[in-house]
Amino acid sequence: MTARRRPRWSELRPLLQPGAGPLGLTDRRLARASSVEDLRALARRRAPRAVFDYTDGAAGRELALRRSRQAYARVEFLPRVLQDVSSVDLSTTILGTPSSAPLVFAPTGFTRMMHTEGEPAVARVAARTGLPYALSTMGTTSIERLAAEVPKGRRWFQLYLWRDRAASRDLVERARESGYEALVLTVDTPVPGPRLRDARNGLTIPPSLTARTVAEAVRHPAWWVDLLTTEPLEFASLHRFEGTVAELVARMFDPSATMDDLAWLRSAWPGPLIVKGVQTVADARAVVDGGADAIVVSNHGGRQLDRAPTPLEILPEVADAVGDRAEVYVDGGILSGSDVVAAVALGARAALVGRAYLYGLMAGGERGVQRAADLLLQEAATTLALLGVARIEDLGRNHVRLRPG
Ligand SMILES: Cc1cc2nc3c(=O)[nH]c(=O)nc-3n(C[C@H](O)[C@H](O)[C@H](O)COP(=O)(O)O)c2cc1C
Ligand SMILES: CC(C)CC(=O)C(=O)O
Repeated sequence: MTARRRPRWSELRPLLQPGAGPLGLTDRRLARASSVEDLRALARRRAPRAVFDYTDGAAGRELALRRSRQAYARVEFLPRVLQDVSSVDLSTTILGTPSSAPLVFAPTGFTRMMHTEGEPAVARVAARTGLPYALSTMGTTSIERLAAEVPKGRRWFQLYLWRDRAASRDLVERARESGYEALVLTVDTPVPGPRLRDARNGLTIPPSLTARTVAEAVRHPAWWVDLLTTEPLEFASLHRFEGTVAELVARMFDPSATMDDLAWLRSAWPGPLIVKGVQTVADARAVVDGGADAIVVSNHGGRQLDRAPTPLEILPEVADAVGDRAEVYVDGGILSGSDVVAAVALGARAALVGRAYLYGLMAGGERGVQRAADLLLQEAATTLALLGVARIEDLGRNHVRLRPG
């Protein structure tokens, strides 16, 4: 007689979360979400406040985030009619490799805190949908585990430069050995951005048990059941850390990094190198001179320097300055497929999204991320058809104009 195996906590998860089954509440709610904003509302209900605010929030007075979003509202499309849009093609190339759409899943830290399915869930959706996914240095799934769990699809690795350069070199080496296609060096985080919501909420990594978090547990049981029934958070790169996000950045990140470090990385990484967080034309020129194959015009979703330049507004200038030597991507404030179309029309080869898929993840794990991706792609296709453009590759600045700010 074989001994009866005791169920593991993780196997009990579906029973403890009745909404998560195939016919469950979560699926019906996700199906009813008709925009990323609807997913955001679901995410807000499911996640504890500190986790939702970490994701949703930005630096200082959040002016940079608000402006990044408002810039998309200033874009007016100029549709052409009678253009045969019976079939619309969103496909393009990113770094010379085919992509189903000009869209990339941006690197985000602590993704398993939003939902324990975390990075592998996002990477699976990206692979299934034919889009690249960037694992963050601050990810909560290791470089090797992600590659093993999601071997298909395009995996990029995002690097923060540690004070400990040997540790950074080790990360680059591990990404290379695990078959990551591209390296994304983020350059807008020399010191922690002032995240006021995190400070007010007393957010720590991992979330600690305090009177406040226990009270939150009662109000958001699904999230806590999830957290308690999976393995502890693991880091893509850190061994162990406990403290606030600001403490972590201050302790680990290297504020003394210079263009010499870019030169070092260029020589250490044989594949495509993307520099993320470029915010001026001068820096775009400098990093492309330094060997970047692509740049992301980004203010980190408004999470670092408040009052930073608005990515969509500087995008055309940057694309004009370096677009013939490097691919130019943009991110910050993109919440719809129509935003993606606006970004491409204004000169981006691709747009990155962060919060858009994280809202889906918080709302319903992998299925929520899939819903976010589906919404973005459907909206982009509809926008293109209504613009009278059958192929996204034919989209240009002649299809948009900017309303006065
Ligand atoms: C919760 C969260 C965590 C993030 N973590 C990282 C990170 O670890 N590395 C990085 O380069 N960017 C990080 N970012 C910035 C994103 O890569 C991206 O630039 C930003 O989310 C784009 O703005 P959007 O969220 O409005 O789409 C993070 C963003 C969010 C919302
Ligand atoms: C540790 C962080 C700075 C992660 C990040 O990039 C973010 O929260 O925006």
